[in-house]
Amino acid sequence: MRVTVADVQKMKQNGERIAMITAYDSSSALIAERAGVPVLLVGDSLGMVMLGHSTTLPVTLDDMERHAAAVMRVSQKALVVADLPFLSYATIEDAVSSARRLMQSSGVQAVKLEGGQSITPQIHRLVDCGVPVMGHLGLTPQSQHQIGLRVQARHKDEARQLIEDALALEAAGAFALVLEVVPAPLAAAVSERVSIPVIGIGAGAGCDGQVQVWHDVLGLFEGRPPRHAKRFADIGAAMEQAVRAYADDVRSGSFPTDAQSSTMDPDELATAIASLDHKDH
Ligand SMILES: Nc1nc(=O)c2c([nH]1)NC[C@@H]1CN(c3ccc(C(=O)N[C@@H](CCC(=O)O)C(=O)O)cc3)CN21
Ligand SMILES: CC(C)C(=O)C(=O)O
Ligand SMILES: [Mg+2]
Repeated sequence: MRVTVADVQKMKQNGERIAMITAYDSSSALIAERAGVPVLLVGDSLGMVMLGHSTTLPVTLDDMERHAAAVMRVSQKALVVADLPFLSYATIEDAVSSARRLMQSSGVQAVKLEGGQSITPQIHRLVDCGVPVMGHLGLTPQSQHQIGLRVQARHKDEARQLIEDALALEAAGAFALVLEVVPAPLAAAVSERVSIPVIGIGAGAGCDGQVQVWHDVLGLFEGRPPRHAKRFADIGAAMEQAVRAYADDVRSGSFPTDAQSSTMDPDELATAIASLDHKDH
C-alpha cells in the first residue's frame, strides 16, 4: 500500500516531520523508496536537471507524463505528486485536462500547482473531481520572469498576502502546500496557521516537512547550486571517477576480460569462415 494524502496529513497532526524529494525516473524512485522517503515529487525542475533547460518554463505535459510514468511503474510505497507544468492550468478546463493526463496516463496520486488566490477556482474544481492538490507559494519558478529567483515576501504587504494565499489554498481544498524560499519566521507562522502540511524548501526549520531536488542532495547538479540546497554526498564526482576508470580500461585493453565475454567451439567458427571463403570465389 502506498502512502496516502491522509497519511501525510496525519504526520503533521502527530508532529512527525515529512521528508520529500524529487524523482524523475525509475531507478532514482526506487532508491528514494529504499531510503524510506514517504513522498516523491516529479517536479518540473526536471526541465533543468534532466533536460538541460535553464528554466522550468519549456517543460511540457508530455515531459511530465513520461517522467511521472517512469516513477510510477516501479515505485510501490511512496505518495507520488507531479507538478502541472507552466501554462497547463491557466483555466479550469486546462487544469482538469492536465490533471487527467498525469493521473490517468501516468498514474500519480496528486498534482501540484503554483499560485495562490488567483488559482483557487482551478483547485476547487480539481478537488471536486477527486484530484488531490498540493499548493506551491513563495518563490514559484514558473513566474520567475515576473518575480525573479530571490527570497519572496520579506516585507509586510507580501508577507500578509502570502499568509492569505496559504489560507485560501487550504480553504480551496489543497491537502498540503510547498513554501519555497521565504523567510523562516514567516514560513513558521504559516505552518502554525494552516492545518494542512507545509513543506518547505529554503523556508527554514519551522515547516512541517522539507523538499529538496534529487540532484542537489546528491551533488549531481552542474552549475551553481541554489543557496537553499544542501549536498549530502558528492555522487557526481563518484560517477565521473567510475566512468573515467571505464574509459581508461577500454583504451588500455584491460576491459573487457573473459568474464564479460562468451566463447564458441573453434570448429564452428573455422567452418563458418571456410564457407565464407567458398562463397567469395
Ligand atoms: N537544481 C535545482 N534545485 C532547485 O531547488 C530548483 C531547480 N533546480 N529548478 C527549479 C526550481 C528553481 N529553484 C530555484 C533556483 C534558483 C534559486 C536562487 O538562485 N536562489 C538564490 C537565493 C535567493 C535569495 O537568497 O535571494 C541563490 O542565490 O541561490 C532559487 C530557487 C528551485 N528549484
Ligand atoms: C523545488 C520543488 C518544490 C519543485 O517544484 C520542483 O522540483 O519542480
Ligand atoms: Mg516545480
